[in-house]
Amino acid sequence: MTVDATDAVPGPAQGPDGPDDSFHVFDTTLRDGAQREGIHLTVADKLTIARYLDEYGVGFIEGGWPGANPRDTEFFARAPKEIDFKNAQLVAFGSTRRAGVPAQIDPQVKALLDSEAPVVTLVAKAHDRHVELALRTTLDENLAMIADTVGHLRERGRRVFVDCEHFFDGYQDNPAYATRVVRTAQEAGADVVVLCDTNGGMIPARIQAVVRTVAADTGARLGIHAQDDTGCAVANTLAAVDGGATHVQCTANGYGERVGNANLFPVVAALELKYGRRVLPEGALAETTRISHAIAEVVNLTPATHQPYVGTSAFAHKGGLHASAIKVDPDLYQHIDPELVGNTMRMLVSDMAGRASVELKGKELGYDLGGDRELVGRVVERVKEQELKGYTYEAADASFELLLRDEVHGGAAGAPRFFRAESWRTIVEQRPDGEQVNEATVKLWAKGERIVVTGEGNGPVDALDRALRAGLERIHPELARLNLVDYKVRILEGTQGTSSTTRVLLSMSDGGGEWTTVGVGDNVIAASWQALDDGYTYGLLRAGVPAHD
Ligand SMILES: CC(=O)SCCNC(=O)CCNC(=O)[C@H](O)C(C)(C)COP(=O)(O)OP(=O)(O)OC[C@H]1O[C@@H](n2cnc3c(N)ncnc32)[C@H](O)[C@@H]1OP(=O)(O)O
Ligand SMILES: CC(=O)C(=O)O
Repeated sequence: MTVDATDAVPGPAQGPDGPDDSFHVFDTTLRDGAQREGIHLTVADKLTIARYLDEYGVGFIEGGWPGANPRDTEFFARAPKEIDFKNAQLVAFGSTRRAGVPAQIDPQVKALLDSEAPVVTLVAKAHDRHVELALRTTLDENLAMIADTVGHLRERGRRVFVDCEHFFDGYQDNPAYATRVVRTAQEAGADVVVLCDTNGGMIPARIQAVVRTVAADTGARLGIHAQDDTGCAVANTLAAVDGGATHVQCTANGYGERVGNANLFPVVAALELKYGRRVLPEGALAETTRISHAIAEVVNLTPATHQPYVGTSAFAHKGGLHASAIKVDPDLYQHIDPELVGNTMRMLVSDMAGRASVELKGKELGYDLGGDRELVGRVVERVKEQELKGYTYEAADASFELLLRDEVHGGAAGAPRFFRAESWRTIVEQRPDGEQVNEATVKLWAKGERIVVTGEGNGPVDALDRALRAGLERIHPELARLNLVDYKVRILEGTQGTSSTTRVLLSMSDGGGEWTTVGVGDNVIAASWQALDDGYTYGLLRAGVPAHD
């Protein structure tokens, strides 16, 4: 469903004649995004991210601050040679000249020109207090610094955007001076004057009102740069668009200084889907989830599961009532079709599930349970009973599928399996010389054969895994492809006295996909055994091995 914002004017689509300059999507992941604590990008990382952003179709990529560090300088030297930009222009970031130093001889202004970027963003002070306290110069000299630097860059053929730092705080304290800063930048030749909520303390209504007033007072083309300190950066960015801004500065996944910046993906998705404004090339919106996750991979941060539009939970439904309506029409509990942004709907099965959740989850897994109310009811009951004991199926689809499979095959005896454990045991020996030996023995039945194997490992669970795998691999060589990729343990609060329960979630991969299983027990080894048993069973099912008992 598309909801048009009251004041928004849909812009023309980006046509075959080239990029439409009437609205700018400006990305600053490589500059402001890199200011996030914990992100450290190499030049190669920056080049990779720039390729993704260009592929996605942003109009401008702010690559960093040439001259501030060797890495950013190298990025500007390499990017034009190594990337065949299809959609984006490269932007160099820097500040206005130093107080009292002519722009012609200011080394960091020279570095901006030396970067050969066709576009330059200059950060300028717009708050009188900052001019006096941080720059330690006069209000007039600050205006001269802006005019001289913009003029100098314009004379040398650069397109210039001016980021008015602390604009909204400055406007609150001294609107006349903040407005003079905008006029000065505009008159000196800046194409866009970007109003920055640098401390991120603003809220949408204030942003919209100020942008609207400044646009009317100056006639300047305005942009918005919103930090997320109130959690309103995306809303503030859209409010600025409502107020008349036609240039939005964002970062992939909202990375940025302190808590971050306006997140590129929800901003772009809102512009396209809610405002009806085409800001990306044809087909690019459907790549949103892939691009978001790919960039997260490069910066080495796990993609946030609950991120709007692109998170794996963005279209995951847990409540039974939600599922029952979704069964009729997914629109009833979704604001958009997830495919529009390259995401997918998922059903979660838990103790909050009802029949509809189980039916839809079954369908997602390839089981048609539609007609069998009794069977579906049995699955719902079993899930609820199991979750009371500590199991969790929303995170362990593979264990849920095995439970479902058992019920489909008639319950009590369960579905045919590939092996059954007669017994297992582990020994942890602490030797006098400090060495620890972890050993496990597993006794199994598979294909009518009794198998007894031992394994040694780094810990008791590793030893158990090795023994089970060694025993099964003789019969099922397909298991050689399986790897344990994640293992999580959680101690659940005891329900009786001091007793507590251990839950293990274990993820395996066969190179083509990953699955997660759950085990619950009085201790970590018992819980791990169950998760391993389900993990290998599911792996064999995926490999298409016929089950046998
Ligand atoms: C809001 C933002 O996010 S803006 C971007 C912020 N990003 C960064 O700072 C990352 C890159 N920065 C750096 O590598 C370094 O800070 C550099 C290379 C830019 C400068 O380093 P240094 O020369 O050692 O100066 P330092 O960082 O201590 O201070 C910044 C100087 O710039 C001045 N300055 C700040 N804003 C401006 C401006 N808009 N115009 C001109 N000068 C400015 C400050 O007054 C200060 O001057 P001073 O050296 O006379 O005290
Ligand atoms: C320019 C910038 O990053 C800011 O004002 O927050």
